[in-house]
Amino acid sequence: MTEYDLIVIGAGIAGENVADRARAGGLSVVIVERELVGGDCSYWACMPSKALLRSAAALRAARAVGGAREAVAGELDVAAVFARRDATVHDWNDSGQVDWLDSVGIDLVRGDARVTGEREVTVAVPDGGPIVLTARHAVAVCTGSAAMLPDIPGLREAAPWASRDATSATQAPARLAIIGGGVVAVEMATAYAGFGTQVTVLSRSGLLGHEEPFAGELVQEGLRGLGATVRTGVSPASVHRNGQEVVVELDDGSSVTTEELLVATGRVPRTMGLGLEAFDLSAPGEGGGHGGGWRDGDWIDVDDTLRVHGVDWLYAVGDVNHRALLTHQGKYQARAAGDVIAARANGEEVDDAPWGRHVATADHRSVPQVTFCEPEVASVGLTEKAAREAGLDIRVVDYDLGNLGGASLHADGYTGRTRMVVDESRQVIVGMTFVGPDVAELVQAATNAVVGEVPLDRLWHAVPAYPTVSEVWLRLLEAYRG
Ligand SMILES: Cc1cc2nc3c(=O)[nH]c(=O)nc-3n(C[C@H](O)[C@H](O)[C@H](O)COP(=O)(O)OP(=O)(O)OC[C@H]3O[C@@H](n4cnc5c(N)ncnc54)[C@H](O)[C@@H]3O)c2cc1C
Ligand SMILES: NC(=O)c1ccc[n+]([C@@H]2O[C@H](COP(=O)([O-])OP(=O)(O)OC[C@H]3O[C@@H](n4cnc5c(N)ncnc54)[C@H](O)[C@@H]3O)[C@@H](O)[C@H]2O)c1
Repeated sequence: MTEYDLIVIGAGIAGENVADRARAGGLSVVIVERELVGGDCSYWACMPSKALLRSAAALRAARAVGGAREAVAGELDVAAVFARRDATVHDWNDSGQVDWLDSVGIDLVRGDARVTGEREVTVAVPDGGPIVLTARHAVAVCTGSAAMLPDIPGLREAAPWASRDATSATQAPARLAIIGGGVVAVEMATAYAGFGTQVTVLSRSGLLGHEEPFAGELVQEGLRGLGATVRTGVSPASVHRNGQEVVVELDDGSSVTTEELLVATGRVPRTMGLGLEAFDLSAPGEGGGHGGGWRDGDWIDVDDTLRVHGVDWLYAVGDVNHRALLTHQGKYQARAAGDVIAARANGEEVDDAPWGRHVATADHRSVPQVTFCEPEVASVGLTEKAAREAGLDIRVVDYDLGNLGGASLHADGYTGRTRMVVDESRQVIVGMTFVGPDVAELVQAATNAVVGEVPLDRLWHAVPAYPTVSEVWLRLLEAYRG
């Protein structure tokens, strides 16, 4: 069979979910994947990175509670952590996910896909001639993103680690330097410092620049507490390998010598070579969405139904559209895209008003994110800076989590901070940030408040149970009311 209603390129979380929703809407679907079904999140990103982080975090949590602390006598078993990571990624074997595709009736073609015409995709398969697939309705590009290697003299030749190397390593190096101060940098610094590796973070600015400033400051303290060195305000000028060592020369004249060097400086889209330059993918009315026309290797702009501007049969979902490079947002987009592709194919009504079933409205202002570093950072919506830049009339309320009875029970000497950003004109929360031990699970309540635009007067009646860390909601509202 080579003709389907929908062709999906890329079987990461975005591709799998687009395929699943379109199939549930009655469409025939084929998915093309050149590596592992499940994509980055399952094998090289979210899952292995969190498996590498979790054991040391659990140990730190136990050591932070008197009574439990005394019972924890041993050190982290690093080999066991790597073994648990291997189990988490199923030893990089995707047969479970392939079985799932089979069970729901989605066909899989393994190979490298290229868009060769309108609704036509040609797949170079590893063991045979190319397969030409045609789509009756749509093609969804879900090819994700890859690590970006900055143009630093000598960097490529020094064979640095990218995030995949850090999450798939089989042992911890004695020394690890990390270029970057973003999410991957702080998570991998936390993981490897937990293994006893001598970690040096080299960041050109403060850590976690997209979060409230206090988040980066607390994480810097947290990493130092784990024995890592954090150097901010420095940029690598050049890199060279000296046998088993890598030397990073910095722009302030100093240098760092390390065993492995991790580059964690952001992502590039996997669109190079996909054949999309044959179509006009520029956003309308902007003289080209990317400043003068779409070029091979660019991110792909889409509308809120995840459809590419001006190409009515082409969708781009997940990292590749650069709206929010996160698994949960990619899956959210995929639910909207799969449903709208089916609705359009079936001639059904499209619900594309803001917050409708067929749009990814939340991508714009209510994206939650948890960074699993030491301490954890969990946030949703706008920071104070972003809200001011958006022209909102805001009021900011901060609260020290350590003052809460629930926090003092949770861990001895609990240190953490929260910020609530309120849109004064509507009396609703537009942003919330939590930093502290185990704050990850607090963010969903904030997401509900932001997306639901729950008025603060009504939120007052959402009483947090005592003694939990969630009591911070009451404290913030009390501080707001004065
Ligand atoms: C180290 C790290 C940790 C992360 N941790 C988290 C986290 O904790 N939580 C979170 O929400 N997000 C996390 N992320 C981000 C998350 O991994 C991505 O947002 C998510 O994986 C993107 O999914 P996707 O389906 O868009 O792309 P991918 O998962 O990259 O899937 C794209 C697929 O397309 C395939 N493909 C590409 N081109 C072709 C082609 N031409 N033909 C055939 N197949 C092709 C690829 O092989 C790949 O399998 C992390 C990222 C990194 C790097
Ligand atoms: N827990 C999570 O949700 C999680 C975990 C890991 C990654 N991710 C996702 O993966 C994406 C990639 O993460 P990332 O950390 O690679 O990117 P990032 O955008 O978070 O951070 C990039 C960092 O590299 C620095 N940088 C960029 N170019 C540089 C250069 N030329 N020289 C020196 N420094 C430079 C930036 O200043 C920044 O500190 C993120 O967008 C994030 O959403 C999410």
